[in-house]
Amino acid sequence: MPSAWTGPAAESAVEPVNVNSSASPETTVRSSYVPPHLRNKPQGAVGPVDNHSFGSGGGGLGESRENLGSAGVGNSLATAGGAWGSRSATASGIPSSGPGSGGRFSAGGWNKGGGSGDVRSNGLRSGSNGKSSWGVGSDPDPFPKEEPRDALFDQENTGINFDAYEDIPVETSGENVPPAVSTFAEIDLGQILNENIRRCKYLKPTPVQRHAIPISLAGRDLMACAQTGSGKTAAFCFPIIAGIMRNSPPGRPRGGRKAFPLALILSPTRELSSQIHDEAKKFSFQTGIRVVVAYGGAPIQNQLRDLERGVEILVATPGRLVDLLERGRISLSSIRYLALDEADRMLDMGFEPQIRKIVEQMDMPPAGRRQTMLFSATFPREIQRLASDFLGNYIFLAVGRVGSSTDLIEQRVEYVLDADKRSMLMDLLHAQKAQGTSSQHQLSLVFVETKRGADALEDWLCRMDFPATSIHGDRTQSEREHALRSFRNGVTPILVATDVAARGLDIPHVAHVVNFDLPNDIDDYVHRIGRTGRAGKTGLATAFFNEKDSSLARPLVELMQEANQEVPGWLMNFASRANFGGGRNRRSGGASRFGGRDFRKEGGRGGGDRYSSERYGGGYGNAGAGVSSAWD
Ligand SMILES: Nc1ncnc2c1ncn2[C@@H]1O[C@H](COP(=O)(O)OP(=O)(O)OP(=O)(O)O)[C@@H](O)[C@H]1O
Repeated sequence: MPSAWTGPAAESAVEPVNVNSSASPETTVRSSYVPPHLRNKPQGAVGPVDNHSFGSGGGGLGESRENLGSAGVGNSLATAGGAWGSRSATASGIPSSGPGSGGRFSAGGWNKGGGSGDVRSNGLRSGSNGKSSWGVGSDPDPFPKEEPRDALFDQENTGINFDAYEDIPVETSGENVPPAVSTFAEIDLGQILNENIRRCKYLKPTPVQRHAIPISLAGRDLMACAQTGSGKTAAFCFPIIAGIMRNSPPGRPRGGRKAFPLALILSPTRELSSQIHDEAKKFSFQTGIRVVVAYGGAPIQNQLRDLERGVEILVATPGRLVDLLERGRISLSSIRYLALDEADRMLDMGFEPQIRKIVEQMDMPPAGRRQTMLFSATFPREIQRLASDFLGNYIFLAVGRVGSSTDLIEQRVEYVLDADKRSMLMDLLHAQKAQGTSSQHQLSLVFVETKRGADALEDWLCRMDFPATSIHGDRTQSEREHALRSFRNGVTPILVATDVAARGLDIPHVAHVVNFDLPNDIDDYVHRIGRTGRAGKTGLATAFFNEKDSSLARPLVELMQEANQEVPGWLMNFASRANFGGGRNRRSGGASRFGGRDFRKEGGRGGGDRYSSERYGGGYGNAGAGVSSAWD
């Protein structure tokens, strides 16, 4: 049975194919073949020359760019067989809509992937005497079944290279900063939460957790900037859960038509809200705390019923939350904890009005009478300034270098003309496949700029027998969920995505992120590559760069240098030629190298610059110009 890797696509590794373009016929002898993406290299280009043998494919991605939208995600933990093993391809396994399908490959034959996100309704021993005042024991078990729990969490959390985090620079600023901790045992999180942390196989806190948890437990407001994949979700969930457990108010309204959550966690996409919901349910298992999620694209009646059963922690996207507030089904008057994940995205130009409405114009207690926590991997200075409106006397925490997961992600940049991008991608996917083993699925996430571009590339990959699917903002929620599930469990180990998948998604085994089209904004690049190299694991990110990306050259070079990456000479040339007079990618630090430092400390150029020799930060100047809301 032909496999994707031994069928036509693989054959092209020996005999170049001419796909959708006018690939020249001289590409028949492997040893003398000059791959198309190298033929037009600019003078001075010194990128590595591979002995590729693919014909070129048409680019054809000229549509309007897609802004960050929303997407529903099934977040079941999945097990999968060999994603790169033999398979039987079918182009009709999954129903499609629009020009590209929601997934072209059926599970049959490709691998034995299958989500295992079912919940158990019993079977865990309780966290003993840490019983909450409103009762425990009825929560469904959020930990996946099938495998013994320890084995499953070993699978996800072994191999975490915590040593990689040991010498990550960390800086805090603000008054009376509570000291960091080294172990979970040093923090008074309560017995049940500690037991759930053990169940999650979190052996010790990540750097952001070491600092952020004691700060939040001390009741302080916090603006935290820490690398992608470094455990920020737990960093804000643990103090919220511990705080509610400690101070649960007796007689809190429950069971009526109006819900009175104690904590609100806002995130920009459905998929991220869904993921945070799943995580928060694990952390609060058997605490008696109810975690409810509300986002658009899902039936509101179900969410209303869920809210009526009571809610302590509400995870929501802003659009659906405003809807629920306007229907009078939620009151924010009891909110004691407000967390904004991907806070810079939440407060950028397109989305800030909704956040202001929720935080300032409804019945939420003001700053000072609630605790506010803002988290992101990137924090441009102007967004910090905006965000300070929502905070009391807060602490600023910066962990790690600018935005990325430091050296854990190997970043490569290739000079590739648009017309050659497909053949280059094919090379990379074959290389990826060659490195994988049949027992281990290696996922590749390919970012493109437009929805039509995503459709077109998925379509082409499928025609070339690559097991690909795609996700973007024009897909229905069920299509998105299906695509992500299929990617997560390795049935279609290649996902073509727009920026809907750029932030927050925590998908194990994403080995390679390809920026087929580079984003306009270096912050978006940081978040995109952060889908690999998570939780101390290593990853690879490859970007296709050409003249159209010139404005990104300089911040990209700076980012790569700060992460100890090898920067190609031709990219340095682009960077030195780039007009950098205040365009979109001007770093918010201005003359300073570090845009993510506490803007309160910046008293002018060079003045009192205690950060000047530090390496971390986490943001470049861009407030999301041109972003329009695609929220739920
Ligand atoms: N202390 C810990 N020990 C082991 N694994 C952890 C720990 N904390 C978090 N993780 C795991 O690390 C992964 C990344 O965590 P998380 O998704 O919270 O990262 P993040 O910082 O929010 O990333 P992003 O910026 O991309 O949203 C998750 O799979 C999570 O379960």
